[in-house]
Amino acid sequence: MIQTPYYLIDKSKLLQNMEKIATLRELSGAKALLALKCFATWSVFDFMRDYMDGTTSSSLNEVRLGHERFGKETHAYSVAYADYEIDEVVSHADKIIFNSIGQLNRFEKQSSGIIRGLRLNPGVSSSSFDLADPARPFSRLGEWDLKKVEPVMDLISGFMIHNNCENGDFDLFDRMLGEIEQKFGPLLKKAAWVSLGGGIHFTGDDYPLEKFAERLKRFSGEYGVQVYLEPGEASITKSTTLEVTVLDKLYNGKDLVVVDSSIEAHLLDLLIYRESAKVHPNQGPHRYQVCGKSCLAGDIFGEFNFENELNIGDRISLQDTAGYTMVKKNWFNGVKMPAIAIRELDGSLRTVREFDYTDYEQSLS
Ligand SMILES: Cc1ncc(COP(=O)(O)O)c(C=O)c1O
Ligand SMILES: NCCCCNCC[C@H](N)C(=O)O
Repeated sequence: MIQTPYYLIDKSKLLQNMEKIATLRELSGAKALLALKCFATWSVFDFMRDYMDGTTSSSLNEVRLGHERFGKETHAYSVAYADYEIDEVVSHADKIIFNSIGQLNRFEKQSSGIIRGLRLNPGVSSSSFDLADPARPFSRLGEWDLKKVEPVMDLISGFMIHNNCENGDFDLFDRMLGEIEQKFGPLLKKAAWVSLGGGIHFTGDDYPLEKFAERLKRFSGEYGVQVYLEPGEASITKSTTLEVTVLDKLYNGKDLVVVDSSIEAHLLDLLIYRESAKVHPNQGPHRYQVCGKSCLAGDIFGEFNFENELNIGDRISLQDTAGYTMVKKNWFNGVKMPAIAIRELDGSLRTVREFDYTDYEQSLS
């Protein structure tokens, strides 16, 4: 048995997402780039590579990882590049997408050897969190004024528009794309490619994949553009668990268990968005609040129902822990960093990374 805590990536579950992505690419002609900000666990890149066209990034480190570990097409994007990093970014990328006209102009010379694009902000999004809403008031994410973009069209050949967020509603996607066409149609007509970003949950169970593919194909035909998507969450959803062990039991008006992990350190995204972790099937007569072992009073994964009483040494699988989790893990409280394991298609388990004291020590100085 692998020592907990560890993240467990199940390739057979990952495969379900990969097959949907491959189908979508085939039906729509769109290309799919893995958004590394969401998931950058490169041990499964060899597996994902056959189903996706490459990666997109949000920093120098990510573009380098995409280039070196994934290969294929490598898009560079960042909210802002620094002077000292631009040459290296360009050396790793096929395309560079600038967030602003200011950055495009600033790095015009350094980026002249690769394909260039600009992020557009349509002012509409599907985000229910203002923290993750690219269209929030006074947003810094992309250019919105057609009149300012027109004069730099000779420097770029395409656009990136990321305005979806956890959007599993095709009709909403369709409506917002219509608004984008209304607003930016004249610019889209001049583009060779358009990336519609991530945030579209098209690998979800009931998502109308064929309608989505038809809409992308129609968009591509109308404007004569190669469409890209940048799925992060959709690529890895439901593929991974965080495996933990019960270390202690307490009672304080509720039955509590403390596990050998921490939501703050190992599932930080949930804490940021004030969401509960998930267990499956979450049924049974025994209800526990599952707590982390850091000193943070609110280090709580959630309250769940179990078939049997929980005892010290029992294991719990926290569900759906790939996206925005492994990339955000941290050394808060010095809590043991979860190892990373993979369940292969034949069911065998392989540990691909373990972390020890040296990793903790070396993360600071
Ligand atoms: C530009 C861009 N592309 C893609 C993504 C990936 O989004 P998701 O993981 O929701 O698919 C994000 C999320 O931040 C993004 O900002
Ligand atoms: N589950 C809580 C909301 C998570 C939102 N994720 C945001 C990431 C996203 N790609 C973005 O910031 O646009």
